[in-house]
Parts: sequence; C-alpha cells; structure tokens
Amino acid sequence: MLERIKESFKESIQTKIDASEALPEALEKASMMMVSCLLNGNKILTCGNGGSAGDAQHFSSELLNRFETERPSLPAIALTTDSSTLTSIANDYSYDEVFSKQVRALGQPGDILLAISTSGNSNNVIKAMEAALGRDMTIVALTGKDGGAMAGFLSESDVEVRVPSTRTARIQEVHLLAIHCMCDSIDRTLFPQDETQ
Ligand SMILES: O=C(CO)[C@@H](O)[C@H](O)[C@H](O)[C@H](O)COP(=O)(O)O
Ligand SMILES: [Zn+2]
Repeated sequence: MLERIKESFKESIQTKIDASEALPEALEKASMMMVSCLLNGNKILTCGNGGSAGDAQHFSSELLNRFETERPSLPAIALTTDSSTLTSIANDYSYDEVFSKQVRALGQPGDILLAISTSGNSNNVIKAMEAALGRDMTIVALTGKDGGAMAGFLSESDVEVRVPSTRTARIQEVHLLAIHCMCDSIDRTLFPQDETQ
C-alpha cells in the first residue's frame, strides 16, 4: 500500500504540473469576471455534488469570511448547505432541481454561478446552469475529463476551467487550487496590498 500512496502523490503532482500549463488564462478570466461581478454589487452562487459540494462551500466561505488577508466580507452563497431546502425540493420535485430552483429564487442579472463538476455531467449542476442563463447570470464552470454536457452550455461570456485529467480525485485536487487562485486574484485586485506580502 505504501507504493500506491506514493503513486497517488506523484499522480497528483503531475496533474498539477499539467494544469499549470493549461489553466492560468482561464483562471485569470474567471477571476476578473468575479471582480467585475462583485464591483457591480452582484454576488456569486456556488454548487456541486459530493467533494464538489465541499469545494462550493469552501469558495463561498472564503468570500464571506476571508481568504488570506483582512478585508471586508464579499457576497457568495453555496446552494449545497440548506438540508431542508435540498430535501424538500428533492422530495417534492427531483434531485435534479435542488440547485436550479434556488438559482431561480436567488439569482439576479449580473450574478455569477460557480458550477463545479469533475465529470461535467451532473444533471442538477447542468440545470442550475440553465436556470442561471435564464436569470441573465454568467457562469464559471470548474470541470474535468472532456467537460461533459456542461461544456455545451457555455458561451463567450462564460468560462470553463477544465482540469486535464480523467480521474475524479485528481481533478478535485486541482479544483481546490483553482479556488484558492481565484480567491487570491479577487483579493489582490479588489484590495491591493504591497507585493511583499
Ligand atoms: O469526492 C468524490 C470522489 O473523490 C465523490 O464524492 C464525488 O464528488 C461524487 O461521486 C460526485 O457525485 C461526482 O459528481 P461530479 O464531480 O461528476 O459532478
Ligand atoms: Zn473526493
């Protein structure tokens, strides 16, 4: 098992090396979209399933609380946390609707949906994207593999950050780094500090 553990570390490192070539431009575009959104008084809604639900909550908490520097709270809402809302929508309608119904209630024109899915094929995330487009929102998609069906819902005004891997765990490990890169870019742009920090 020791060799398998070492192999996981090597595979994760290589995936990050590959991603460091493929993703910076998309991450810069996503970050600047988020900066504009926040400067306009809009907010960021986030969603995903399983480990990606954790990532959705990780991102929203770092905006609402803070990332690494002292700065005002920033508006973000994870659509993955309200168990009463999630269970009632799943029970009364369908699990496919658990995020989209919330987007239709909370989303405003100019808001951003951060849609997270390693396969790009989770139906409830896809339906959330459809609902976001219907609310005149823009989309930042964190995906992997071949981007799945999500890739087909994105226009020029949206951005997809697609991790170059087919393994869910490795994709998620890069999604977390992507989230931290976006938080850093947002903070450095909205609240410039001297570069020594
Ligand atoms: O975290 C893991 C695997 O590492 C799982 O919980 C994973 O998030 C779940 O299988 C999700 O349902 C996968 O959904 P998605 O990433 O394909 O949208
Ligand atoms: Zn996981």
